[in-house]
Amino acid sequence: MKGKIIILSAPSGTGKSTIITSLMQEPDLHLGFSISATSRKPRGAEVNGKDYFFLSEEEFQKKIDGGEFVEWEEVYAGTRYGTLQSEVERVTGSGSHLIMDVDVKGALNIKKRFGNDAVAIFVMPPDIATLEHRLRSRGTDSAETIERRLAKAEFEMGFAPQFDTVVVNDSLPRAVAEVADKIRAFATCGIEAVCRR
Ligand SMILES: Nc1ncnc2c1ncn2[C@@H]1O[C@H](COP(=O)(O)OP(=O)(O)OP(=O)(O)O)[C@@H](O)[C@H]1O
Ligand SMILES: Nc1nc2c(ncn2[C@@H]2O[C@H](COP(=O)(O)O)[C@@H](O)[C@H]2O)c(=O)[nH]1
Repeated sequence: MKGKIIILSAPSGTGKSTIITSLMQEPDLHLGFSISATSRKPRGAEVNGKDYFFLSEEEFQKKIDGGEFVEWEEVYAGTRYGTLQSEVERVTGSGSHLIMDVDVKGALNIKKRFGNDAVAIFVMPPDIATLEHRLRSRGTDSAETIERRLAKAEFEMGFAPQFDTVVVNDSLPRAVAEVADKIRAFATCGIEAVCRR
């Protein structure tokens, strides 16, 4: 494997996707996004094959049975998400670093599997009220979905100490700069350089 693995995890609505979109504009980071598979329906302007591979439950199960996932989780009841081996190979094989947006359990499983070739970054919301405001302002989810995601946030935040490092997404430009610095340190000097920061 040539490229390394950058894992971003956070409660829903914290800003992972927004941060990743900004990071992808920085060519010196040499990032390629791992497009996950999911059994949920597209949301807002999401595009199949760009944001996710949107699969039916049957198609998702077929990929599990065929051993095509590096990891997968039922993140919310009835909705599964997974990282495809083909995505890991596509990006890391090209020499780019693979950046992925996965839930806390998926993040720790990837970390266990790839060890010091992977850095696990937990993105922390400033507080729950801000998180709720972000989820509601995004305008892509039903009230019920937002409640379900908020209800899980504190549980997910409890995993933060198990990550290599934590970044608070209060100001977006500051958080993007901080994550970018950590990726540069990891890519150049390895995991020790990130854990000490
Ligand atoms: N620092 C910030 N300040 C204010 N708004 C922000 C900030 N970061 C992200 N947002 C906004 O918060 C909303 C949620 O962000 P985003 O969709 O990136 O979250 P996410 O963590 O990827 O969520 P999910 O896990 O549900 O995909 C978006 O509307 C985004 O524009
Ligand atoms: N374990 C995995 N979790 C994943 C993957 N792709 C996304 N996710 C996580 O799911 C939730 C919800 O995402 P949303 O797009 O429906 O808001 C979020 O925590 C993502 O990080 C994956 O491949 N594996």
